[in-house]
Amino acid sequence: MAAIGLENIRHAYGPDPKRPADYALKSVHHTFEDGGAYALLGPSGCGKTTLLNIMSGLVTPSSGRLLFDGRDVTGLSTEARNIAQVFQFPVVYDTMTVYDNLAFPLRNRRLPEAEVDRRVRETLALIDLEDRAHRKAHGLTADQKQKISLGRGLVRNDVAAILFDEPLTVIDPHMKWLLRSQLKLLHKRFGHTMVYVTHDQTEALTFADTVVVMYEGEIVQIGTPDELFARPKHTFVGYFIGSPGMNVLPVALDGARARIGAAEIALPGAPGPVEGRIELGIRPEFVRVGREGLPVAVSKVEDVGRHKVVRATLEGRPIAALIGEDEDVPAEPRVRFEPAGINLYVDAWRVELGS
Ligand SMILES: Nc1ncnc2c1ncn2[C@@H]1O[C@H](COP(=O)(O)OP(=O)(O)OP(=O)(O)O)[C@@H](O)[C@H]1O
Repeated sequence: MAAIGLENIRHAYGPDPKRPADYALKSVHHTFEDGGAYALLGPSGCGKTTLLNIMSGLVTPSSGRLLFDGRDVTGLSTEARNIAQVFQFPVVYDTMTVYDNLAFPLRNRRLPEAEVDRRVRETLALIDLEDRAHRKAHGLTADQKQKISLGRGLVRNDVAAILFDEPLTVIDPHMKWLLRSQLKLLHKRFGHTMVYVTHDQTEALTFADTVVVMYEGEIVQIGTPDELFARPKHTFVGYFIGSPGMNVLPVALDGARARIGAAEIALPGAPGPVEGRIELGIRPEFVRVGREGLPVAVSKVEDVGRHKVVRATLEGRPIAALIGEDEDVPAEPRVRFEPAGINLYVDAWRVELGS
């Protein structure tokens, strides 16, 4: 296992990059600690796979260095880095049995056959393919094949890190949940450094202790699921995490007050001097709907099970709020913002509010 250091990594696929938009990765500087379980979360095209492939050695960065436990591995091949990588789609040897597919990376490293057998059996149990061990991989379903790929990533215990690139895409939803829980258990048991790429917040938040959120080729926030929820550092993190995402409203500031049209909202404190595009962020969980506060026009109430989502407009801007399953929206609805849930953003980045 190793800590993986990314030192000012930039990457452009095209020749002669000039503008920031020419880079798939703009500037990434971060260390994945030894033994950590990380998710790399972000929308399609934000650079997650590029970053993963730079760590495994499939892509050489345009600039910057990659360090494993402080040692520069930027110029080393994938094999020399000793990384296991599981891709979105199965990579298996069709003509080999399931057992031999799993044994292959171990026999390659000349492990004694008894050790190979022990590890392969353990892995077969983990991926629930014991009854198919001696079947050829050819003829298995896509999700069974993907389980073999996962197994091949997990069968070795000497790897520097295990990297997963949306590995559960082809797995059916129930099995997805099971495999994710097993990965988490496995991480607890063996403490591998694991990095798991996904665009699905549920997957990221249930798998990882630390979530690295990416947006347009940059890391915008690193934190625990709770931190990302409570204090999104960037408005993108606010929208992307949570269901529905954070409300982001353009406001004008007057000391510790924010104005949106004719409505005035008391902030928990005043920011320092600010210049730029100012927005107030508040999660639907912190917007109270009742008879007091700012008048809103409600357009829809969606019953989503544990609570209802109220869709409304405040001064012409869309806003979402949550109410209890048994609550109703009053005839002349108004909203109040819980001060603890108010965040202020300047040019999309969060600023602290003084008290
Ligand atoms: N081989 C390539 N050649 C040229 N451009 C590429 C190549 N691979 C990726 N890109 C571009 O680099 C950017 C980042 O892509 P990347 O695949 O890393 O993102 P991602 O977050 O993993 O997205 P997805 O979930 O869709 O795979 C995108 O604009 C993509 O079009």
